[in-house]
Amino acid sequence: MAQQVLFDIQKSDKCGRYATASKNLAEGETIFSEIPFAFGPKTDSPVVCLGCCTPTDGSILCSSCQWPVCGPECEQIPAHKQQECKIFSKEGVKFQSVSDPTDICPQIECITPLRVLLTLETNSERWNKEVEMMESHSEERKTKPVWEFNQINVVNFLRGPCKLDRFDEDLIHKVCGILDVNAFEARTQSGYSIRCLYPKLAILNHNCVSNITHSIESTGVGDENDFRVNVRANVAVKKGEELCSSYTYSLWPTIVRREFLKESKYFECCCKRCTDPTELETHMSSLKCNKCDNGLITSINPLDDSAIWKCSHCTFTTPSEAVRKVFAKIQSEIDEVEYLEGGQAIEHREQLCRKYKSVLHPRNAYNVILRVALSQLYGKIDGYSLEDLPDLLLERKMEMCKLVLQVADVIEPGCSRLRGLTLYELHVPLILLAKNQYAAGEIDKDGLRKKLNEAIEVLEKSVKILSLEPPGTTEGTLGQMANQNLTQLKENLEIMIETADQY
Ligand SMILES: C[S@@+](CC[C@H](N)C(=O)[O-])C[C@H]1O[C@@H](n2cnc3c(N)ncnc32)[C@H](O)[C@@H]1O
Repeated sequence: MAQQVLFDIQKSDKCGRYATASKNLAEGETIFSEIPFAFGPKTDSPVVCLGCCTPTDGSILCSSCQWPVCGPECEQIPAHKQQECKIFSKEGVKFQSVSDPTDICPQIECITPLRVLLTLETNSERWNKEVEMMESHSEERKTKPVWEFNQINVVNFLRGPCKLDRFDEDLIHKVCGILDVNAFEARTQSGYSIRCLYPKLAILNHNCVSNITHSIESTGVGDENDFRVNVRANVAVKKGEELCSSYTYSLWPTIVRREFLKESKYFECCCKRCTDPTELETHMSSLKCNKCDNGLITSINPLDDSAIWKCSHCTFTTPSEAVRKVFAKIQSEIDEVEYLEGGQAIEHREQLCRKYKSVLHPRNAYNVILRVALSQLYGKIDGYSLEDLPDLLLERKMEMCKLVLQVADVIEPGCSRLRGLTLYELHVPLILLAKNQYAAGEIDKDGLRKKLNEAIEVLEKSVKILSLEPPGTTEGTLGQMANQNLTQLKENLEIMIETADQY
């Protein structure tokens, strides 16, 4: 059955094509779903299997084309077998072994553009209707190092050794641009990151507070539904309102988001969140002033990257460059703790929270990033399992979830994954603290019932959001588990209260 189209395509001189809702959309309503025009390794990729895109050391090669794969099964994956494998085999273009396979491998750079070009030929109707007009920013890119990089690694390689001179240079550069400007990141079943080109999803312009969520599901077998994307409304959207996605990490502060958008998507974001020095009262960019009491340092004009930052209470000012350096330093310290395991994953993040307590507003972006991670780690790590957590740490987990939700309600409102996951994390300490408070005689059975009902309400909200996620994804699986927890909690509520004295 043909899909109902729930958006209209509009055009503006400033932003090109954009999408508006063609009817009132309810929170959580599916807007459309589509399969990628092409998918494959991201730019700057290390050596990966050309079947499943998992990083490999390049020692196992496809028996037909002699390019890296994981083994015979991956050779057969259509994205590889029916595309670059045919070209490389026909022209005898072999993969050159590399000394460090974890390093960026320029030979992989041509794969995804080549898949787009080959799909252009096998599905010219879709190319003409949906892809050909996509934004590539070729003119701006001509002046950047990326142009020369692509000239060598993609254009010359495809037109030379691969003998694909039926694709002219401009077209190949345009395809590279279309991918860089429009492709979305997806995860393979083994968790590796790839890029997918979704022509409908890419019509949506960017806003730092998006009103849609997209979920991508991998079947893992390379069939025609692999990496299908589902796009739904996060919040209720009125007919005629613009539908916007977010091209950046929504938890970054304004100066970092705008720089990323300018560098990689070639536009200056002027959305409401970027325009407001307080980031819609979240204070995700705000710093504490150490020269006075209670002063907050914010940019005097966030749309001007070089504008000074000024204290709200005293005369202190600092250049934007200094703030950028502080943010970059904190980000690099967060990156360092990213891969820690066990108790260290919690302890090092807590150290960072303490280190920057006097510098960052409590809801500054980096505090929120640390708290999102901590709210999910407490209760799941040896030494910090739920049974091990004293009330003090249960309360900390609860407070962190509440802080993240306060921010998420503004920057990722409605049924966003961030809200769904954080509400799930919140219900756990709510239940455990209620039980402990009853055991300590701080609340009676009515108080216990009230608190457990609050936890049920929180879990219900989480289930409502996470059940919108495709079943094969991590969030979808969590949604199913949350739903089972909810059913059990509701069924056992009265027994839990009756037997509370035995805890
Ligand atoms: C994924 S495309 C979006 C669709 C695009 N407008 C088109 O006509 O194909 C991304 C490009 O759209 C433009 N764009 C998207 N969001 C924008 C925004 N908030 N302000 C200005 N330009 C924007 C930029 O040129 C950006 O590189």
